[in-house]
Amino acid sequence: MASESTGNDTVNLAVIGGDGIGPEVVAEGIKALETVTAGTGTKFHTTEYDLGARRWHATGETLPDSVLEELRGHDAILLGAIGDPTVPSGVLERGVLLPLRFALEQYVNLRPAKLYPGVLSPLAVERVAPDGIDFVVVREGTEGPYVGNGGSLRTGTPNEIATEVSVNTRFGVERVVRDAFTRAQARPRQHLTLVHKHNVLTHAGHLWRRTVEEVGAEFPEVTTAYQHVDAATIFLATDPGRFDVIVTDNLFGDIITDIAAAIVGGIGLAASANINPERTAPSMFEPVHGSAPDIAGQAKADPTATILSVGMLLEHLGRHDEAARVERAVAADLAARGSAVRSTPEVGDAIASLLG
Ligand SMILES: NC(=O)C1=CN([C@@H]2O[C@H](COP(=O)(O)OP(=O)(O)OC[C@H]3O[C@@H](n4cnc5c(N)ncnc54)[C@H](O)[C@@H]3O)[C@@H](O)[C@H]2O)C=CC1
Ligand SMILES: CC(C)CC(=O)C(=O)O
Ligand SMILES: [Mg+2]
Repeated sequence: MASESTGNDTVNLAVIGGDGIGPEVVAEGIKALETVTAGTGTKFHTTEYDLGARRWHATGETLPDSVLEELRGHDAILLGAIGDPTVPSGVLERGVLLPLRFALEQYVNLRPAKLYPGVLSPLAVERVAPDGIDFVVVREGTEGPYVGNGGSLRTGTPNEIATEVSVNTRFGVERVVRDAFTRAQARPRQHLTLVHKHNVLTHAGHLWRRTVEEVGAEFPEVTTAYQHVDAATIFLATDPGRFDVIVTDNLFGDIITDIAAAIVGGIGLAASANINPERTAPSMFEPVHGSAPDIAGQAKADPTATILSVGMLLEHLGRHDEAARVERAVAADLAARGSAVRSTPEVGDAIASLLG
């Protein structure tokens, strides 16, 4: 399953547009995919899955087992976003998005943060990162406080108690830490920062710290650093050049990757991959952003993050040349953007024309 696909073959891609701007940006991602792979002899066979608010309203279903099993049969998944204000908060996020990441063992949530030439950062970049901003967050994707371990006692009373327990297993922490070290070793700067809060979250934090120390012994070339997550937010805004690879848990990774997106030009540019490194199930590629209900249906969403996520998908499938072409086309479009306001399809068309 999910093996590398090159040559005259078929890649089976599951497409989940999802909610809000999800289908709008995914359409542009598919446009880029079809353009960059045209004439290569590989057919990208796409199957759309209706998951999200529409399905829930119509059937009460979130992620039926039968759909999950069908998704397992694909080489990769392209996702827009899940979550809608007409559905109680958490129903779709906990019922569709997280079960996909968990069930498909997508424990490496990879989120690059790269400032492309011509993109305006809110930071004075030449001062805070003279060599530019180029780091990657390896966010644990299957554990932490997102597993749903908790509950509410005396709900709705003045004595209500709610718990949300963060689950961190040695197995889960070690596998993502090893992945992060492997990525750091392959990068020129060979530097890894653990971000946590081990001064307060001592049980989980010490497990993460010990694991980084122990796994780090296998990677003597990689230098390591540690930041508490609150201080990490300072340095993301004042000295992002210090970061190369960041490894962190599911919640901290969620938060700091929105900051990371902001400093490299905005959430509309931030790509991500939910990777199952052992390829026992398909990996899933999606923008970092959500369904953006405030701009949904207005063709205002920037599809660049989704197109860059398609680049990550191609890279994962071993299609390095096409992945590099996608990134180059995005970089060329970003460099030429200026201040003109373009619609979602206009941005998608412009990037596709640079790929053709
Ligand atoms: N992976 C996923 O499916 C995610 C789902 N969500 C869900 O999405 C819904 C909305 O969440 P929010 O907290 O509002 O986060 P959001 O990321 O959807 O939006 C935050 C802000 O960024 C803007 N934005 C997002 N994507 C953009 C794009 N491509 N181009 C231009 N502007 C963009 C939005 O208009 C909004 O002002 C919620 O239901 C949330 O649970 C949130 C994050 C990730
Ligand atoms: C709904 C959340 C679990 C998704 C999110 O914000 C993210 O993965 O970045
Ligand atoms: Mg998020």
